[in-house]
Amino acid sequence: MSAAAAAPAEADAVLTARGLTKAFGGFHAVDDLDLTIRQGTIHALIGPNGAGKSTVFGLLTKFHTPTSGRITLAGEDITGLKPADVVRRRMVRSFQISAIFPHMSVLENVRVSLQRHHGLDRQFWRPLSSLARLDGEARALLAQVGLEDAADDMAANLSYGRKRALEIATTLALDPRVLLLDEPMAGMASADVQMIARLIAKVGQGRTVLMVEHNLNVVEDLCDRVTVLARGRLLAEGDFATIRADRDVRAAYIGAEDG
Ligand SMILES: Nc1ncnc2c1ncn2[C@@H]1O[C@H](COP(=O)(O)OP(=O)(O)OP(=O)(O)O)[C@@H](O)[C@H]1O
Repeated sequence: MSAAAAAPAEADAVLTARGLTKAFGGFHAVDDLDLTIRQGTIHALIGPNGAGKSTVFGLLTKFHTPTSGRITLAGEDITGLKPADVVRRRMVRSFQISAIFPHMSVLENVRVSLQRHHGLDRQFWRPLSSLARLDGEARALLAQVGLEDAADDMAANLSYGRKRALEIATTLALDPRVLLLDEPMAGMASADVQMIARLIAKVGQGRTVLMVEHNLNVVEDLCDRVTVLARGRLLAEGDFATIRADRDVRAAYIGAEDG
């Protein structure tokens, strides 16, 4: 557990939400939520099914328009921005394996992401030297996620865990300072869970990570701070030990299991 697990301070907040609310019709999926994500932490957003976690991600990345409330990124109010504006400000959400082009090579997948990051996807004509430079960058990213040996393989042929690693590499290609991971362990066998957890710890260095995660062992091992949502509202916040001991959190999870 790092020193960053201590009480939140606005001074080193990189991402904040204040009074964040999203109503679908009369139903409040997210209800008056305050959230402070501190620079350099790995922060988990947990809660029972339907708690509003995905909706919070959609709001932070501007895929949903808030009904009310404000969001800041590195001190800038981003509430009115569009999703692409948020990516340009280097807050990037990983879209899981569905974001991979299965019939491209592993290297080409990362290169496409790099082209987007460098604005080269909008240029019809490109000097060969720029493509060669991208290949170098792409190979370096593949090395970071342990896929350097698979550069020329078709993405479709990777194992499930390695597809997730590739997807993380395509996200890193956008040079995120804040990385949002939506259930990175979903569908993983336990060996792959270990591999991806190590990878998140590694790529989290020097970045801020906010992750929705159902696997509480992973949250305990990986995350400096945990926010618990229930029925769209903040239920508890703190380090994992604090959260685990919280009676309201236990009741929410047990209630959800019973329900
Ligand atoms: N577009 C929508 N229209 C209506 N209701 C929605 C919409 N999106 C989400 N909801 C509702 O908002 C609530 C919160 O959903 P959300 O997907 O954010 O929860 P979650 O915590 O991510 O759940 P899970 O862990 O099951 O993925 C749910 O009751 C869901 O049915």
